[in-house]
Formats: sequence, structure tokens, C-alpha cells
Amino acid sequence: MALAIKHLVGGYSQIPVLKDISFEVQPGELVGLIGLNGAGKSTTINHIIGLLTPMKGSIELNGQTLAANPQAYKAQIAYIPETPILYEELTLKEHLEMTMLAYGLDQTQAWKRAHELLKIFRLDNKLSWFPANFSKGMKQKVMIVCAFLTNAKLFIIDEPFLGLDPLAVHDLLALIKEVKAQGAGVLMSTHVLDTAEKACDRFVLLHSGEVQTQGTFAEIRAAYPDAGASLNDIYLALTGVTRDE
Ligand SMILES: Nc1ncnc2c1ncn2[C@@H]1O[C@H](COP(=O)(O)OP(=O)(O)OP(=O)(O)O)[C@@H](O)[C@H]1O
Repeated sequence: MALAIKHLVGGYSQIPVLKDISFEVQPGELVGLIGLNGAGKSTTINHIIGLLTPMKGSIELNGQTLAANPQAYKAQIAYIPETPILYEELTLKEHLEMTMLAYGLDQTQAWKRAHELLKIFRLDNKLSWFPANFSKGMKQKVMIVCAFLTNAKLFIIDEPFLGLDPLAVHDLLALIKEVKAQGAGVLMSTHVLDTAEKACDRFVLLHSGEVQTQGTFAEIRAAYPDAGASLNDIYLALTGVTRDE
């Protein structure tokens, strides 16, 4: 078991946004977190990374909880937010050094890995650049490089496909495959359902703060045989929206 969310009720104030959510992400598995705007994807992620505290239910990561052992829990997670969060006063090199320090990585090994990742994302000649000089996609790539430097057990990636060029999407999917093969779990929220259909091992479909359905694409298609052939069709049918509307 990597991530286990059980009966999570949560949100931002007294009124819960998430109403009794349960799902798991197993080691070596890429799970797609799918849902309309406002369905509760970011709220779920905010609970997993510890920005929000559950009102009810539990979140465990390899047996650790945030409440019992915050350091051990957080050390297992690498998070790539939808909107890149970088420090304006730090260079790319300093961002990488900070990640290495924060995760207690061996500098020699980590720099070897960093150079591979920087080359993949064509940032290898930009180590002295500040975030102000990067485009939005380049900032996203910096966050990807920092996340994949770590030996995290769980990667959480919030909508990676909208700001990245097709080559970077391809390279990111290859990296995900690599960390999955090493036993990490990956939870990815996205609206790009055709890519998700091909890449994800399982799906959790959220609707109005509830898990509407979950399973592999084959399982979901078998459960809703009349809903359509693609994840996009099934999702539109399940949320009650037709293509003609
Ligand atoms: N900071 C906040 N304070 C109060 N309510 C919030 C806050 N952020 C989100 N919400 C509410 O929580 C609900 C779920 O929002 P959430 O951001 O989790 O959706 P989402 O599935 O990530 O949507 P999107 O696809 O637009 O990113 C919405 O009703 C939203 O209005």
C-alpha cells in the first residue's frame, strides 16, 4: 500500500467540500484524478500534502500519517503544482540545491540525476537563470526537474498537460513510467482525458466532492456499457453532460 485515503471528509471551513472520499494509490501505479471544475481534485490534493486537515477519515502513506510523524510523511511526497511556485530570488541551480537539502539527497548522485533531467527538459544551459527569465512552461519544467530529483514514494502532479509542449509531455510520461518501475505511486489530476486514458493505470472520478466511480478504464467501461467508448465519452455521460449541449 502506498497512499490510502479512507472516508475523508474535508474542505476549507465548516461546510465540507469532500464528502466521504476513499481511494488508494498502490506502489508502481499511476492513478488519474478526474473531475469537472470544482469537483474537489485540488482539495483532495491539498489534504494529501497537508495544507488542509481532515474533518473526518484518514490519510496514510506507507503506514505514516501527517499527524503522527509529519517529517516522515512529507519526505515521501514530491508535489508538482498546477501553477509553478518558484522563489524569485533563487537561480535554477539554487532551486535544485534547496531540493537536495530539503530531501537530504546525496549531492553527487543528485547532481548526476539533475544533469540528466536538465538535459531532457533543455534547461541544462540555464542554471544561473532566475524564474523571472523563464516562460510558464519552463517554470513548470523546473518544478518537474526538482520533483524527479527526489526519491519520493508518492508523486502528486496537478494538471501537468496544459502548460507543457508535446515533447515535454512525452518526456514527463517517460519519467512517470521510470519512477513507477522503481515502485513509486503517482497521483495525477488532469482534464486532458485522451492522454489520461492512455497513460493511467486506474482512475478516480470525482463529482461534487464524492467518488462517482473508480477503477481501470476497462472496469469503468464495463460498469457503464452504454456511456461510450472513450474516457471522455464516459465522463461526459456520467456527469450528465451530452456532446450536443
Ligand atoms: N480556498 C478555498 N476556500 C473555500 N472554498 C474553496 C477554496 N478552494 C476551493 N474551494 C471550493 O471547493 C470546491 C472544490 O474546489 P477544487 O479547487 O478542489 O476543485 P477542482 O476539482 O480542483 O477544480 P478545477 O478543475 O477547477 O481545478 C469548490 O466548490 C470551490 O469553490
